[in-house]
Amino acid sequence: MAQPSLTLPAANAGASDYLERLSTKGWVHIEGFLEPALTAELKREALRQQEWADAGIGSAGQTNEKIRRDKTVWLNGASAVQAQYLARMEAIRLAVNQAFFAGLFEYEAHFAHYPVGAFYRKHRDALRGSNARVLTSVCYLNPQWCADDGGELVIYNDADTAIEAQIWPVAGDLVLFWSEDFPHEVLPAARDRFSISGWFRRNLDGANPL
Ligand SMILES: O=C(O)CCC(=O)C(=O)O
Ligand SMILES: [Fe+2]
Repeated sequence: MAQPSLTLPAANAGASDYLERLSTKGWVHIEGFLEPALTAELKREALRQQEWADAGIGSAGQTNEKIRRDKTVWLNGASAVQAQYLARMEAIRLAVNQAFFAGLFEYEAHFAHYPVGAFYRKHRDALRGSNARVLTSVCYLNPQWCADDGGELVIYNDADTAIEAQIWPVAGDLVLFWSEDFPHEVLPAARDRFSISGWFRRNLDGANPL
C-alpha cells in the first residue's frame, strides 16, 4: 500500500532515488524539490520577515563577520506556508529514519538572506560526536540565478582535499547532506540570495555521556 508521507510528490523529477544517493554519496541535490508556487510563496514569506539578525557561529552563537555575513530568522511554523514547508521536511525526516535508522528527532530551520557581498566561509555544521545536528537541509528561493550571481554552495569531501559539488542556489532546489561529514562554504553572492537552512537533530537529552 502507498505511504504518502514517505514519498515525494511525482513532480520532483529525480527525487525518488534521493535516499539512495544520500546513502552512497552522503549528500544529494534534488532539483525542483519544491514546486514553483510554494517556492514563490516562501520567498514572499522571507521578504515579509522583520526580525533579521546577524547569524551566529558555534554553540554560543557569537557573530563573526569574517566567517559569515548572512542574516537569519528562525521559522516558527505559524503561517500556512511555513507549516507547508515544515510538513515537507517532516516527510523527509520520516523517510530518512526509516531508511537509515537515523533517530532524527526534530527539525529546526531559518530563513537566510545573503545581501550582496555576503558569504559563509568553509565550515562543518556539526563536530563529530558532539552535536545534535545530524542531517543538513538547504532549500533555495532564488529564481533565475545565473553564473555571474556567484553565491554557490561548495561542498568538500570529508578529508577536505577535494570539491564534491558546486551548487547554484536555484529556486526550488533542495540539498541534503550529513552534517558532520562535509565541510562546505557559500561563495560571495553578487545579488540578494535567499534560502532556508535547516537541521534534523537527534535527541541528546538523556544520552549516555559515555
Ligand atoms: O546556503 C547554503 O548554501 C548553505 C548555508 C550553510 O552552510 C549554513 O547555513 O550552515
Ligand atoms: Fe553550513
